[in-house]
Amino acid sequence: MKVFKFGGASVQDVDHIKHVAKIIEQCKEEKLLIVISAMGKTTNALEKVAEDFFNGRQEHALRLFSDIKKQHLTIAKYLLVLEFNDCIARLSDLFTEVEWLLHDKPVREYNYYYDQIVSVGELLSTSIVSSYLKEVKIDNNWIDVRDILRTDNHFREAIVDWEFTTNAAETLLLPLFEKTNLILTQGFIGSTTDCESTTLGREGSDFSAAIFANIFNAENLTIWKDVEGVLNADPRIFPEAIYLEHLNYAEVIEMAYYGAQVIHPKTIKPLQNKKIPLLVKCFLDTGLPGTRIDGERAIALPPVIILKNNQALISLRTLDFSFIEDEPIRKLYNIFNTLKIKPNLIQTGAIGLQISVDDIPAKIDAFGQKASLYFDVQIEKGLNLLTLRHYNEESLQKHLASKEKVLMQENEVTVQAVYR
Ligand SMILES: Nc1ncnc2c1ncn2[C@@H]1O[C@H](COP(=O)(O)OP(=O)(O)O)[C@@H](O)[C@H]1O
Ligand SMILES: N[C@@H](CC(=O)OP(=O)(O)O)C(=O)O
Repeated sequence: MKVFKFGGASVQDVDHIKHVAKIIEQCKEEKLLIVISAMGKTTNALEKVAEDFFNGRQEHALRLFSDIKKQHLTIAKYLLVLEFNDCIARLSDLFTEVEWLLHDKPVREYNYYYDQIVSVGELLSTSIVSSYLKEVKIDNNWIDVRDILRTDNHFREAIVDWEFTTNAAETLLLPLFEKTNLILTQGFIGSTTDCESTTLGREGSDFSAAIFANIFNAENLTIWKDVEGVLNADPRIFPEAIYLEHLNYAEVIEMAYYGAQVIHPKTIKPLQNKKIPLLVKCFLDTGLPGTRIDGERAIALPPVIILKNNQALISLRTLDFSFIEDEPIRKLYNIFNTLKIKPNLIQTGAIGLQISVDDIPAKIDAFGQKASLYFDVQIEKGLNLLTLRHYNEESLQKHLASKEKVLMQENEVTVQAVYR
């Protein structure tokens, strides 16, 4: 069995969905589990609906949601004839669920509402793709992943309950493969024991696909992208980026951890644990070999460049001049854990330390308040964090020499610099 994952970019409009169907058609003799994300930028649009709803702008939230409805209905109209009515019935049920919620007043925390609203994106996209596959006579079974993928109730960053999910996948999904070769389901979303929708963190569909690949010991997982494969940098920022034919799991997990947006950081572990190869293939040209990621040693790599903008540099100094040892570090990590802040770079000194983190204003404000009980806190915003792996003199010169650096760290393989 194989697992395919199509991201939002691959199902963004009518033509792209037709193209997805062509790719699936070529593989329809094999058992395939297909994981799909919300169309194009739907998740961003749904985030705005959630924000408006929670902040009391109900009318505006409903208007924005109505635009999302229209986009999906238009795509369904262009794609479907015979399957149109069934599909519209399913979409309408999903729309109604969200609209009911939007007519209420928020009484729970923001992250709960975020997940109830944002999760509909994947349910809508998979409903349309499933109907279109049926329309072109590709038999498939649409599954609501919330019946299978169980999580805790950490809304927006839910943690997967592997035991429940494995059991549900084996008992509910596997038997379906006796009737059809294709099962189609949603990435990114899951549900709690109380049947509340959850999400796994932005861009989490890659992780969903890896979870199923792990559970079913898949032959491989293919993530279809709008690029040739994995490149040594984001081609939108570095147009001279080079295509990489092969990478090992360790390299990709490092790249993703440092912020390369090509694969979700949690994707690799479930694959590495079962030695399942990950193929990143070009959606637009299926003849291209793509990038293979596995446990084999990688050949020498060119410098890999990862740029993260919008960094806040937090400088802390103990109030009583005590050393940065057990107690202050423990306090600091407690605050990080409570606020779910992930430090991107830390440098310690005798009585102070500097930390570069993603600038999410609500989190930074809360951090400042909590940390100022123990530390003198200074925060500088609007910075960039550049990571260079497998660096050489030329890449250091090219990417960092002219930058106004405020913090820099270096080891044999990696250089990281925060600059203005
Ligand atoms: N190292 C990299 N290699 C390839 N693509 C990258 C890399 N870093 C960032 N990207 C960007 O990731 C984009 C694909 O990701 P995304 O738009 O999230 O796709 P999807 O919606 O399919 O998940 C590419 O178009 C490319 O610009
Ligand atoms: N739709 C979700 C999940 C996801 O993984 O999307 P994509 O595969 O398009 O990155 C998001 O945008 O975060």
